[in-house]
Amino acid sequence: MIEAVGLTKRYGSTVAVDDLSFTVQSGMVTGFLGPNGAGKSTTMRMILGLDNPNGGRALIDGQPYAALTRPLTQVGALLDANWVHPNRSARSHLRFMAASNKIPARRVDEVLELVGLTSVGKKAVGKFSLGMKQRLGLAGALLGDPKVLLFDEPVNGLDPEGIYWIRTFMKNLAAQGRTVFVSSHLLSEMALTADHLIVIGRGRLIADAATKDFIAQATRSSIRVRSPQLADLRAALVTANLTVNDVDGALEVVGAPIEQVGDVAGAAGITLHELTPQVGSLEEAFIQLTGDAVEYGGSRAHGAGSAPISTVGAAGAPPPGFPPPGVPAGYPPPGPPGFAAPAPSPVPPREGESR
Ligand SMILES: Nc1ncnc2c1ncn2[C@@H]1O[C@H](COP(=O)(O)OP(=O)(O)OP(=O)(O)O)[C@@H](O)[C@H]1O
Repeated sequence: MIEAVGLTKRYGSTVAVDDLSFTVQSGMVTGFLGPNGAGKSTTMRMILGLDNPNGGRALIDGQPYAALTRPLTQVGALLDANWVHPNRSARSHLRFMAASNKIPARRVDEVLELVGLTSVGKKAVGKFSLGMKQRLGLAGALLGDPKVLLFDEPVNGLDPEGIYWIRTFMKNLAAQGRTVFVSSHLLSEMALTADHLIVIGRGRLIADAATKDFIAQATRSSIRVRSPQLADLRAALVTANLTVNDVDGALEVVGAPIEQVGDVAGAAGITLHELTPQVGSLEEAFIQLTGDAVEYGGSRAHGAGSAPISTVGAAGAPPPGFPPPGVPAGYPPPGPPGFAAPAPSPVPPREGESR
């Protein structure tokens, strides 16, 4: 389980995370959503002890990250697939990580097998595709067989096969009873993957709900019905006091259960060619609920909702050099969370950050 309690992080005058509280439960995939700059990465970094909060706390199974003695055995994370030296082989990268947490070297081969990288274990990571690097990042996250897993944009830039593979992988991890917390901008993908959603905007909690409830509450559901006797059907539905709209040669019935629509048609002896529930998409729900929390907005071309997209100004653009464009000098730092690296912090402080 992951708990954030009143978590707050300021960068100068920018409040990146603002009194944020939520709980991420085990046994399900929890999606972490928010517009650009909402504070998702900062929150994940605080959970993983890579950033210090200005207020509140983040706990992993009841403990702050800093208190974990062998962190990789309790929490695995994939924040940036490029956190690996390109000249190292996948196996030597994982062996280093394993040794830093007193994890037996044989586990390296197990996780390489799990993510399908056994055949390229000796290959330099610099020659890996993005999809392979993501798999290697997952292997690193799983090294210590942790109960809690955090993934920041794990499917970014992947092809459909890679996305499908990671989705299945995350669902399996959750089905094993683990806590899986994953951020993504791919909303259609999140709708398929996440059982539950934590949605934030401008560092604040917007929603903490089951995915289906989040969509149902923020979008309009209706019934689409088609018939060769459309005029008669419309008349019967209106007589039954239902709200009916004409849409592309079909009727849209709003605010009625599907059974009622079918019953009305049946009672009037009307043949139906289609009777389909229409539910909103996660994308519609997301835009509806986060519209005012968008950091840098354009004009609202999508037509959902009526509130204009507000801006909060240039709130400290991400500093140059992060994530590191190339590979940092020296190895292991920077490295994935969990390294017992000799550096004071696994990741250099970001510009404007107070520690
Ligand atoms: N080191 C930093 N220095 C100054 N401002 C920062 C720093 N890190 C983050 N910020 C600011 O904090 C806010 C939250 O950023 P964060 O990267 O956590 O958001 P995010 O939700 O992960 O965004 P995205 O979806 O674009 O990755 C933004 O306004 C960002 O510009």
